[in-house]
Amino acid sequence: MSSSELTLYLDLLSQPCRSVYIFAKANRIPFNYCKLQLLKGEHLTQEFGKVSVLHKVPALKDGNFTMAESTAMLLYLARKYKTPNHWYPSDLQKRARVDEYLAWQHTNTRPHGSKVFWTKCVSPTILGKEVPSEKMNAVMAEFVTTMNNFEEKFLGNKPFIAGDEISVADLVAIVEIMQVIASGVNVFEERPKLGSWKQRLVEAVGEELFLEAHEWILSFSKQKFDPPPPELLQRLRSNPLYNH
Ligand SMILES: N[C@@H](CCC(=O)N[C@@H](CS)C(=O)NCC(=O)O)C(=O)O
Repeated sequence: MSSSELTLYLDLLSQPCRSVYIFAKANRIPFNYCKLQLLKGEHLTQEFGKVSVLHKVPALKDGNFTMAESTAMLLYLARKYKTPNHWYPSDLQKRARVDEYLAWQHTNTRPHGSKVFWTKCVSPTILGKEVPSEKMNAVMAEFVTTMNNFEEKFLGNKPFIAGDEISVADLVAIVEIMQVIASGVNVFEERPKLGSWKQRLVEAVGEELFLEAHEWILSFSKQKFDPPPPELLQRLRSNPLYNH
């Protein structure tokens, strides 16, 4: 660990953790990296509750200041470390494009991508509960609609969401899409525009960093997992996605 004041609590299994991790690393922001393993219930301890009463990752601690919510964290880090302007552009309308995507994704890419991961990975692998095919088809249909809207409305014919350069919106989008890739769905097949955007994004942050951040999630289907501890099991079962 470095002696930085900034600590990030992350599990790279988690999409929002990866966006914060990639952003911090790509911008050479020094931070203490506190790795928590969600699947071992390490986020449910009293100690972590002092950092995040929500018991969710990512969590950020900067001196005595703590915060949750990845999209707010990205903006906090961009402002605090005065990262290059393109990440959160000062231009009114470019910034509005970033804000627009960050607002939309909470009820679109985020839940619909997560549902694919839940139905194809979490439910069968961690909870031993296969998802009925009608439910799976409905989840996939929602995700396809989300990707159609993403391509048409947010990407259009631009290199990135805000225009010519990468912004935090692109990072927030790609980490959710990669979760679906990790679920065994080839999202980029038959979506060349989306595939080219991903390629530009990988080049912008650096391939090594992108792969490092996604290594764990992309190997999910090959992993063997211990049964979740009781407290975690209870929490997973109380997730609305469980009752399918
Ligand atoms: N909206 C939050 C979502 C945070 C979140 O849902 N984190 C998940 C991992 S992706 C988590 O910590 N889940 C553990 C739990 O709820 O038990 C953000 O963007 O930071």
